[in-house]
Amino acid sequence: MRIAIASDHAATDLKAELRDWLIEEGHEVADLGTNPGESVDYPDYGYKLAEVVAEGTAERGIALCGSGIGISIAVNRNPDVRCALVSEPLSAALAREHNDANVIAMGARLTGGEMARACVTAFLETEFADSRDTGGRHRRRVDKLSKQGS
Ligand SMILES: O=C(CO)[C@H](O)[C@H](O)[C@H](O)COP(=O)(O)O
Repeated sequence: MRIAIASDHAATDLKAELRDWLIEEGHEVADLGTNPGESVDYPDYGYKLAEVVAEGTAERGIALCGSGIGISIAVNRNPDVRCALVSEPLSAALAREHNDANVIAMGARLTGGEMARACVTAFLETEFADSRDTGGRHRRRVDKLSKQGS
């Protein structure tokens, strides 16, 4: 899968860990920064990641900052992207199954590497429930999100 990953300065170590692991797993990973060494502003990286996912260059995105909160807010400013802030795999799976999330956000100061990998695995492996017999309710709700944002 084509995956974009971005972080502020608080999450460069977790970003590198997830990036290297995803490449080992056979994914195509675009690392949008930041690199270690300087304090940066999470909106700059959240907006860049959202743009890459919205235009389809990446199918999924992973957004990281200290808590995951700031960058998730930034990503969700883009109406074509649905970003879920997660800290355990069930939420990551539900974000896909019910919300068709195309980005997850996590906080490197709160979530360890092993838990972050479990979240990413659930995020990548779970399908949107639109493809099953749900009477279309999840699709209807997700479509309403797009309308409100545009
Ligand atoms: O946006 C955040 C909090 O909502 C992130 O955790 C940031 O990474 C954090 O604010 C950065 O803080 P710092 O003191 O500048 O390292």
